[in-house]
Amino acid sequence: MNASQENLWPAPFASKSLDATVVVPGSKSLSNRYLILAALGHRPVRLVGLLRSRDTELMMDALRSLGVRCEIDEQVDTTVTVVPPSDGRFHGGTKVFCGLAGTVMRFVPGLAMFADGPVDFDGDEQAYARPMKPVLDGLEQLGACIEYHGEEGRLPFTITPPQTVSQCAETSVVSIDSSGSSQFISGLLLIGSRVPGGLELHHTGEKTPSLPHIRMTVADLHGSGVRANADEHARVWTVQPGAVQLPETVTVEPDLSNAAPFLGAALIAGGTVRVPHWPESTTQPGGLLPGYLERMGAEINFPVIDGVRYCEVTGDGRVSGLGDFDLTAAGEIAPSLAAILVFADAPTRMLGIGHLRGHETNRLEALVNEITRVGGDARELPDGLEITPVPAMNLRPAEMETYADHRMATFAAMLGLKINGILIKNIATTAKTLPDFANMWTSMLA
Ligand SMILES: O=C(O)C1=C[C@@H](OP(=O)(O)O)[C@@H](O)[C@H](O)C1
Ligand SMILES: C=C(OP(=O)(O)O)C(=O)O
Repeated sequence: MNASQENLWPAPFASKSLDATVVVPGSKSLSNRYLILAALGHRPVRLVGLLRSRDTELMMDALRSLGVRCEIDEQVDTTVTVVPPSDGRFHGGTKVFCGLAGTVMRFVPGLAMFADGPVDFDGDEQAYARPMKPVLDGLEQLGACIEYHGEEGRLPFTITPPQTVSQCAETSVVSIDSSGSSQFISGLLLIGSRVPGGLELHHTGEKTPSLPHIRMTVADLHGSGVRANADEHARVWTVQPGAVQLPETVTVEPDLSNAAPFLGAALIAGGTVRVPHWPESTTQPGGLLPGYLERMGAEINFPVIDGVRYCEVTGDGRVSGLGDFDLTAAGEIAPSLAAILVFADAPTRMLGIGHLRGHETNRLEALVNEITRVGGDARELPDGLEITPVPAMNLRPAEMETYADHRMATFAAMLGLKINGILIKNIATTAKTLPDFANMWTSMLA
């Protein structure tokens, strides 16, 4: 059998330094938040530049089954108009399929609180391993009834909403441990203003991963006219009761985390890669990426050409190891940074990312497996990953596993820039957030 019959994608090798501009589609995190917030409103909202990928299709299908219309523009398929149910009540007696999407499995259950009957939730079998309990405990504290059909605290489950969501004017106080994922907090905050009396959410855990993603949720609530407040030090978030309404048209920023493999390629292969429409300020954790790449030795510029702001990353093929490197804020980009650090001049311990064991796959274990597979040196730490560079001559090509994880696939492609002959299993798994990845990657190298 040849490579294509075995569903193996030959990762292109970088035989010369790069000079490329890569247009990255809309942010997954912003797209799926805007879809939820638009569904909670009372007037239609037009979303421009929406990501069209497996995770956003799953979100739109979930909303449709709850009675929300998501109308795709016939000319531009990244423009989508969301029309909430006319009486604001979601349809119950329905099923939601979450695939492997954290934003669907942790954000849509909140909507089921306001459905007119029970809602069944299921997902990919691999999603059964992802933690769900804190967000569902939170909904239970608000009066929902959760019935687990498999293991307690995991998919699949049914949410039966309270007959009437408590009408008392007192604020509902909810306590959960969100150290396993920031999405538990975000999922509850998104519906907080629909809770009569509002929501006071306490996070009881010691650590708060992906704080920028929680700040993104709060900022998007503000952008929907909701009064929300964060006391991050005390780990308490409050949302005032009131209407949710995004503006008539909302434009989605490019996905800065999905820019990471491309911009990181400039460090690995040398040369320059630019991503246009880089926002001046952003709530995306990917906004931290240029600073991280600079610490690894890249030159970073933000030129404005014909009114468009670019992030431009230039590398000379050398990568600085970072020693102890706290990545609590942006664990999502750990696989991309790990690929760069395999080629560094000194070890790096990426810390604060123990919760990556509950991502699409156990990413810490997967990264150790795949770095070891090509002859590199990595080991799991209780709260992260240590990567120790090895001489380039020790690195060898291999058939890389991707674990149905889009970021493990792009990680393997990054290694392939400098390890000639890497074959990647199931590159199509990048469809979770970047369906055109293989073409984009090949064009970057052309
Ligand atoms: O809220 C979001 O949009 C996300 C939050 C983060 O989740 P964790 O806090 O579980 O890492 C991130 O990794 C994920 O890709 C998207
Ligand atoms: C962790 C991720 O996704 P999810 O939204 O499914 O949690 C990710 O995209 O890196």
